[in-house]
Amino acid sequence: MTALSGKVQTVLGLVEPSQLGRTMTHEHLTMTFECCYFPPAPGDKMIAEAPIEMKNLHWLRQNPYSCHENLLLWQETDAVREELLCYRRAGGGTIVENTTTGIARNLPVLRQLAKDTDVHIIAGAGYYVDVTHSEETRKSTVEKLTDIIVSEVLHGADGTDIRCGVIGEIGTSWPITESERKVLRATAHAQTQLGCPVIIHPGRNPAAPAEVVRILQEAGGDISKTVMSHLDRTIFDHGELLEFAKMGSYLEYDLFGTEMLNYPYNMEVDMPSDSQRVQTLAFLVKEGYEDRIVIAHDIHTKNRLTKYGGHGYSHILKNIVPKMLSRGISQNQVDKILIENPKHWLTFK
Ligand SMILES: CC(=O)NCCS(=O)(=O)O
Repeated sequence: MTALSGKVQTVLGLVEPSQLGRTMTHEHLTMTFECCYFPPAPGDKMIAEAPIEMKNLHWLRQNPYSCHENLLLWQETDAVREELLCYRRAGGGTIVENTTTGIARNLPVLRQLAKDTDVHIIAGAGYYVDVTHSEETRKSTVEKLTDIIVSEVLHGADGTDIRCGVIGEIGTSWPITESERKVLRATAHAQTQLGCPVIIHPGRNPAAPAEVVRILQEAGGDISKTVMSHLDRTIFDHGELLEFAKMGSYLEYDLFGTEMLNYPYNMEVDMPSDSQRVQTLAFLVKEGYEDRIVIAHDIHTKNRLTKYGGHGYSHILKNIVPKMLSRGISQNQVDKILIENPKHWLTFK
């Protein structure tokens, strides 16, 4: 038990879990994704370097990581504020903002957005993937990393008094690097001390989620309070998905709104459509996992914002929920996915 027990920690302080309402469990409001820039095909260099405008939007949707400007979500705080107000009007209550060290977390901006919009915002502690780790992080012991993560939750992060309410997204690559293994162990140790929620970004391989869970388990982590993100681009075979589901984490489908033919980070992957994502949710519900599913859009590039012709933070509430209902997922089950499951996950033990 800690002073946080039974509460949820937002960037404006502690709140009662019942106050959260509909929750997107994996979004970004300000960040940079420059670490994952993917050079354009030689013939696409001109369009990739041109200013973002209407006639480029289809190309951008297909190649979001090949345009440097598109990776700078931190430049769009005014547009994000407008979109959060729309999210609130659409019935949204809370956003988990998963930006961690390495991709330009900005806690003062998150606090201001929460004040301006009345949306509860929960910030993430810890570290993104290995390519963003500093030399200092690489050299740190598990104990030192644990202390830093615990302090980000208990006292505030990045030299501010703004406290994180979740650990993650903790970034892992495939294969998982030594530095990432240390961060995972530190995450588990910090979770043991704090009784807090954890969220993981797995590497792009079907074996990655289970390998991460094993590392966390060995270090004493609480898998029942851990979200495995990005399953929509990671595990495709339904048998493998059920095997993974048995390990007990929350199962997150968080790329709603992303439709692209060629996924540059793993060309083996056929990125699902939103309809296919809903089919997978319906499958998991039928298999009895309605208490373990959470969903989001994981907006992390400019083209996903409505300002750039994207779907914005309200797409799930406006378009995906009706589709879920029309595909046999009941209103009670939708409410579990959007309200009850996030609430249980985010409440400190
Ligand atoms: C910010 C982030 O990590 N988004 C996930 C992008 S990925 O292509 O699904 O790995």
